[in-house]
Amino acid sequence: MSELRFDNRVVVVTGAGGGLGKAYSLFFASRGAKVVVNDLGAGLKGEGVSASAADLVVEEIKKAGGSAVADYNNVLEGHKIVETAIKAFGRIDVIICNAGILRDKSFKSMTDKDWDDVFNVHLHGSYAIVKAAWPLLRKQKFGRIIMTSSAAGIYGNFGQANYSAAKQAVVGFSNSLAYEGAKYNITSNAIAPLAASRMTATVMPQELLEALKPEFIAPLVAFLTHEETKQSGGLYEIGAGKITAHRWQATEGVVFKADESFTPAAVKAKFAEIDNFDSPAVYYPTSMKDNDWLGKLEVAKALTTNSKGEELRYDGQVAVVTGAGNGLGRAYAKMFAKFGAKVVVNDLGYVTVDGQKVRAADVVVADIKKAGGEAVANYDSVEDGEKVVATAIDNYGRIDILINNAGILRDKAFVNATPQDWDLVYRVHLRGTYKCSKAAWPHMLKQKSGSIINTNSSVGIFGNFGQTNYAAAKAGIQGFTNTLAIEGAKYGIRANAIAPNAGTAMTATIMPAEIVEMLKPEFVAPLVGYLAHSSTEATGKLFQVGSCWISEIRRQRSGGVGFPLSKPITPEAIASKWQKVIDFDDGNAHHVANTRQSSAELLANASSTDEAEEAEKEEGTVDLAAAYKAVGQPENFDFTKRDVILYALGIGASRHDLPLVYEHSDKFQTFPTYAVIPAFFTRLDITEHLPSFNPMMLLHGEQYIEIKSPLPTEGRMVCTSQLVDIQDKGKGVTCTARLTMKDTKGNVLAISESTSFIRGIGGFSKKPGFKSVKGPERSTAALAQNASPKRAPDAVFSQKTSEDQAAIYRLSGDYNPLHIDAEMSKLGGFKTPILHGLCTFGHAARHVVKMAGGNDAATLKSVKARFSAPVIPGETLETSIWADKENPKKVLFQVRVVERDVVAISNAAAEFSVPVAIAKLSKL
Ligand SMILES: CCCCCCC[C@@H](O)CC(=O)SCCNC(=O)CCNC(=O)[C@H](O)C(C)(C)COP(=O)(O)OP(=O)(O)OC[C@H]1O[C@@H](n2cnc3c(N)ncnc32)[C@H](O)[C@@H]1OP(=O)(O)O
Repeated sequence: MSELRFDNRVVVVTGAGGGLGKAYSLFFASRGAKVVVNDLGAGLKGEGVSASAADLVVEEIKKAGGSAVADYNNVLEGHKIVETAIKAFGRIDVIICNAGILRDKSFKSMTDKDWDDVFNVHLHGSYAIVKAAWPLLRKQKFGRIIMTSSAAGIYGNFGQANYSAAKQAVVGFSNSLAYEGAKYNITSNAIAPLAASRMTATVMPQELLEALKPEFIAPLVAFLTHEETKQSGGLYEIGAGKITAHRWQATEGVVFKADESFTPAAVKAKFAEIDNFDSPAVYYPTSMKDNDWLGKLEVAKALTTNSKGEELRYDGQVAVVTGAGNGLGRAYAKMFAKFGAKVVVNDLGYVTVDGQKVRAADVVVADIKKAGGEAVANYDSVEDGEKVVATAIDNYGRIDILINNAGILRDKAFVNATPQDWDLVYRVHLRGTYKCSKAAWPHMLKQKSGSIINTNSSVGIFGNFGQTNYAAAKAGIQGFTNTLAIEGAKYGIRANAIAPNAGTAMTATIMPAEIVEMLKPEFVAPLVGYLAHSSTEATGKLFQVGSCWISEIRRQRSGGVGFPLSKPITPEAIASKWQKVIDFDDGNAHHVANTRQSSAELLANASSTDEAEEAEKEEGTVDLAAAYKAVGQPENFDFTKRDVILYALGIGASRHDLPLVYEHSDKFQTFPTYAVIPAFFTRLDITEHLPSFNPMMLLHGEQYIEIKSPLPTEGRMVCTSQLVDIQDKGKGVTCTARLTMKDTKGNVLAISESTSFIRGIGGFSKKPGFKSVKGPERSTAALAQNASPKRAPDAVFSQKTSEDQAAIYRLSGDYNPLHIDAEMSKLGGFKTPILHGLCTFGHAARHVVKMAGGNDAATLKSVKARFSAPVIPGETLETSIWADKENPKKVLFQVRVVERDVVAISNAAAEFSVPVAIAKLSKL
């Protein structure tokens, strides 16, 4: 394929002073584009203005022979950025809305300013620039737009209610721009990148950042914005070289009879069906038209009644319904009152009754009271959420249910829509939902219960022509809901969203009366009632509801394509695999539950190879001679008393073991197995010498340490590392690295040999061209078999580990996510995170010293162990020892997991500098 070029194209990248924006700018320039590098020069929190960031990027582009100009405008003044492009280059073709800031805070502590700042940059800034450029793009009949979403928006994320909402809002905006632009060869797509940037650096562990270079994202952006690419209205998640696509997945749902028996209880009775994504009838709607609303009505008509179930009541509960003067809101308010709730009927509008202009809310309150219910009116704008909620608190002392329903429409083709149309729709729908939820939140937190139901729309899900404002606001409400569900979980607060389709004044004029009757708001209300009820568990969900039909809808992600990170990813490579990226039928598409799962799956690609590389490996690229020859440069490992104490706590020492955990103890010492730690701070890269593998498939197989001189309690060790053994075990590979630790004068303090057992990459020795080479001499004690004798042990010692053992141990230096992150451990084939092998090793060594070394660790000379089964934090480790018949200074030992009766350490031995004296101990 010929190179995808951008010659004569003018590309505007916002927030391009660093991270992703910079990577995009450099990439576009390298492909011939003229680039407007926009950056305010602001810090991560939006403070400070310095021109240098954009200038530096422009300089770099120019040095490389490219063409670029800097722009320092705030994205809210998008028209000025467009002006810069026109002034410098005479046109604008591609807009990458990338600028972003974070204001992470728990929802409880979030301020309106945190909310507004984030929206101003992410959503309103994106709007401002696209709005200014739109007439030009239409006129030239060409345009390519990229919106930057985020996994936080797709799944919700703790502490990011503002950010998740904004990041979904831009997807709704993009989806609608795709509709609007179709006729003019303007495409719009959204990407959710997982990349290391100033923003992510604050929330991501360092070791993962390497796989997340912004350079891995730029080629997708280039592909999507190339003139040959027609793809539009998509959402793509990308990170660590993996590119995946999103689509919607909906359940077949349940159709209800449109009569009095359609109640919240009837919904409850059928909820398992509504929620059933395992049914073959699950389908994949791509636009509003894919739902056969009239067909559902036909089914509904044929039904006789609904299964009733036990009535769901709301006695003693207080429900606030916004926009409840008419339509859906009124139906909800009446339903809640009918089933016992006290209702705050919010509406700022008026209706005419008997020729009199009266408050719509008053009419509904009067109706409720007439029917024997309890209600009070509130006339405030939802933007004054505090006042709306105060009405509930002042009158009834609490708020249990909040239905954010108020809304308005300002539909217009994007080219004709005014900034006021944009602003008003955003403020009523999204900011109003935020304000009311924010006001209700502290009360719900205090009560430790609450249900919030927000109103999305098919337009928010799929986008629509003439509704960019509405689509953005509605999609934003979804991102917001997702985060509320996450933040509320601990406090019994649930948050769900619905996309209702109900009869309106408009449909009444064009549909037969019978159908209008069935599209009544009263037939949306039962779902709201069910979701609001305190017995309901559902949270974080989204439903399509209308025509007496309820279906759940969620996103599904394609298996996607993983590009190897060992060489640059190109837009051409992406183009050649695009059909695979958007292939949802290859058996790999699946629902992703949360940001952790999302990033874990993307990161699993960090070690992927492509077919060409695999082919190279076929020729037997494991070069043992080269591997054994590579000796690392000496590296300094500095440690403090605090490190030594933290390690001791990690291997199960307690406050009673003062010599190990108290720096002022007379006998304060470093436990000798600490010699395993420096290896985690050296740079020996075993992956260089092995076929590619998933890091979660690497397990610690064996460990040997030899202490030449007691380790100091602080100071510096000079470490040299070397690979000493690589073996092909068929189903896996063992790889042993030796670390020699010296003091600064050159005296050897200790030697450590760690064997990794890497599952799934065996077989290299059978490949043609493979040369068997013997590794450097290994420590003989390490190679001894040390099988436990058949006889009963001479002493046994057991200790229950803490469920937090791995969480503590890792702080000594092995930050492998396998031991703490459930999603990552699943990638390694484990149900839950497992304990570090060396944590078990340290426990065992302590037990052995107690039982055989007179509790004097200074006499321990060497320890060798094989990890034969994983241990789960919280399990009991039982260490058994046997005196060795041939060597009075040696004991054999093993470690058994008591709860599961499996041997976790086998073939193990410890040697002391003095003859062992076996003590009978049973607990620590
Ligand atoms: C300083 C850097 C250090 C390295 C980084 C470490 C990072 C850490 O964060 C990672 C961890 O701590 S992981 C946790 C600790 N380890 C474990 O839980 C592994 C437990 N062991 C097992 O599951 C199996 O033994 C298992 C899966 C390992 C093997 O089981 P099987 O597949 O059933 O193998 P089997 O059929 O019994 O044997 C095949 C060949 O392999 C040899 N072998 C078996 N277990 C071994 C082990 N633990 N270590 C080394 N070699 C081992 C066998 O001898 C056999 O070889 P051969 O075919 O030549 O006879």
